[in-house]
Amino acid sequence: MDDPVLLTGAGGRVGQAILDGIGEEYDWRLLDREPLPAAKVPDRVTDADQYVADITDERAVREAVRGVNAVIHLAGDPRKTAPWDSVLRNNIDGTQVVMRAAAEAGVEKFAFASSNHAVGGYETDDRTPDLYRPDDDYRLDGDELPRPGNLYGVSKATGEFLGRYYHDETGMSVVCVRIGNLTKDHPPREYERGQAMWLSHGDCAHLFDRCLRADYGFEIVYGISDNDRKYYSIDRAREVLGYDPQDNSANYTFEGEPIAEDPPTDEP
Ligand SMILES: NC(=O)C1=CN([C@@H]2O[C@H](COP(=O)(O)OP(=O)(O)OC[C@H]3O[C@@H](n4cnc5c(N)ncnc54)[C@H](O)[C@@H]3O)[C@@H](O)[C@H]2O)C=CC1
Ligand SMILES: O=C1O[C@H](COP(=O)(O)O)[C@@H](O)[C@H](O)[C@H]1O
Repeated sequence: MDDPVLLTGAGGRVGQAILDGIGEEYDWRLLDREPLPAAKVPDRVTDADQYVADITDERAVREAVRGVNAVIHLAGDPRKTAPWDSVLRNNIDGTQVVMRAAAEAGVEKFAFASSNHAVGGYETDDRTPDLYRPDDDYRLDGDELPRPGNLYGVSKATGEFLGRYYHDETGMSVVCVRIGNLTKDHPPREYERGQAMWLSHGDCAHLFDRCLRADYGFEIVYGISDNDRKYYSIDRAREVLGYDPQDNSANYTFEGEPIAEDPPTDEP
């Protein structure tokens, strides 16, 4: 891709997983309200391509999206316990500012970091903990209505609705990725829910790469690795985006240690 890609929330966990994986493949503009230390910035990104700004600052955001072909929007409050004033400002108002600026600037593709918590309410007492286990066949596929389990989830569902609105109003391609649980090197330790929705760093970078390269209109997909334990379908991400995850929490013990492959033997 020749035109720049704007990455908001670049200094955070998801932003760094993306830059670790595909940091050399795009001309990035990085936006975060915190200045990024050099170690978090890919070599080719100049100071001029780094924006220290709050996403609720309309002028700064308009400047950052000018001339950009695609946006990956991650900036926000990621806490499931975040209070209303924070999600209202950072996740709802901030997302509206970034999406509107992108649509008005003629951005072609917009990937929005939604969350498993937009549908946390489906994890009812009668479904859990079976839901988190490999032999349970209950699946959410992205066609279901949001069912948030907390105010953070409400803010993510609202971001999805904003995406729907701006796609319908302006034709901007919008994909909402309901990210599961991103951890580096191994799945969340001793946590069934987390292992069912694990997203490895490599699969995260690949998934957002596909969001930048694929053709779509408006989509909601689940962002998890190809875990044996899962209650989110990744079929839509495979079909529409060409997502081809390589990791699976079943290749690790419950404690998060890799399960050694059987050594090759000489026996026939
Ligand atoms: N880490 C995970 O497993 C998951 C993350 N997500 C979503 O992905 C996104 C990124 O999450 P993480 O990287 O884990 O969070 P993080 O807290 O590590 O990173 C967020 C980044 O955004 C910046 N930021 C926050 N509010 C901002 C604002 N108003 N203006 C400008 N910059 C702002 C922060 O300085 C930080 O660098 C969030 O929207 C989160 O809700 C969704 C599901 C799971
Ligand atoms: O949206 C998010 O979800 C993940 C997983 O949720 P959890 O309740 O199982 O921890 C969370 O780790 C992340 O911080 C959050 O942004």
